[in-house]
Amino acid sequence: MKVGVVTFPGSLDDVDARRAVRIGGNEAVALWHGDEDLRGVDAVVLPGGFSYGDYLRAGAISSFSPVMAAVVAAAGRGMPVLGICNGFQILCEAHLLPGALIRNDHRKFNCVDQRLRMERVDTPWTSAYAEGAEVTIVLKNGEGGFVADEATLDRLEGEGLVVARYLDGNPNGSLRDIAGISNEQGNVVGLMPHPEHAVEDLTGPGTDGLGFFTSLAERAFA
Ligand SMILES: NC(=O)CC[C@H](N)C(=O)O
Repeated sequence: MKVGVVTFPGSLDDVDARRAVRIGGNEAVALWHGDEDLRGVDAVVLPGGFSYGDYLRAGAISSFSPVMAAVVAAAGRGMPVLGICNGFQILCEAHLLPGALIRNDHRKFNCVDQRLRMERVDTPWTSAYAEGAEVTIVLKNGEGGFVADEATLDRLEGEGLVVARYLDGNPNGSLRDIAGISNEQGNVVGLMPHPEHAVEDLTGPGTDGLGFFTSLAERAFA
């Protein structure tokens, strides 16, 4: 698949995300926050970082970028969109996903190799995982606490929209240990940990993140 990775001012992990897209068997296309169209890509990754310096709220300003109008429209037509960390924050601010990411409950920036359980595996980003698979993926954020009202949390659980959940301790105060969620259709996924940093043995911690990128490629050749 042709996968666009958007660079916003302050993006940090766009180069790693493009590399992971390629290692996963896809073609990576660099998109810029000012782009008004998606240059014919089949899927989009919103990478991690500190877009617009996290001013106002993390992801809030980026959600008004020209490229996000195109991403919102394409997501509505079913295009796969993955938001990683700051990208997840942008997806929530753009209302492609419900809830919000707030400052970690312990108020510190956190960088750990995080255990997760994969729960929704029928999305274009997670189909390479077995349901219930336990994986280790890097987590690094200051505003990673997922919050939503009780009704929204119950809906996410009831409709099976929780994509991944924290195991072995909750690193940021996310309600119900939620690490990632999807929309109903499953094409839009937001994840606080960084699968693009877990795709090569050289850098560790293993290659458990690779499935997010091979899932797409397998779909392309299915
Ligand atoms: N790694 C990241 O993408 C950081 C996300 C975000 N800006 C935070 O600190 O919470």
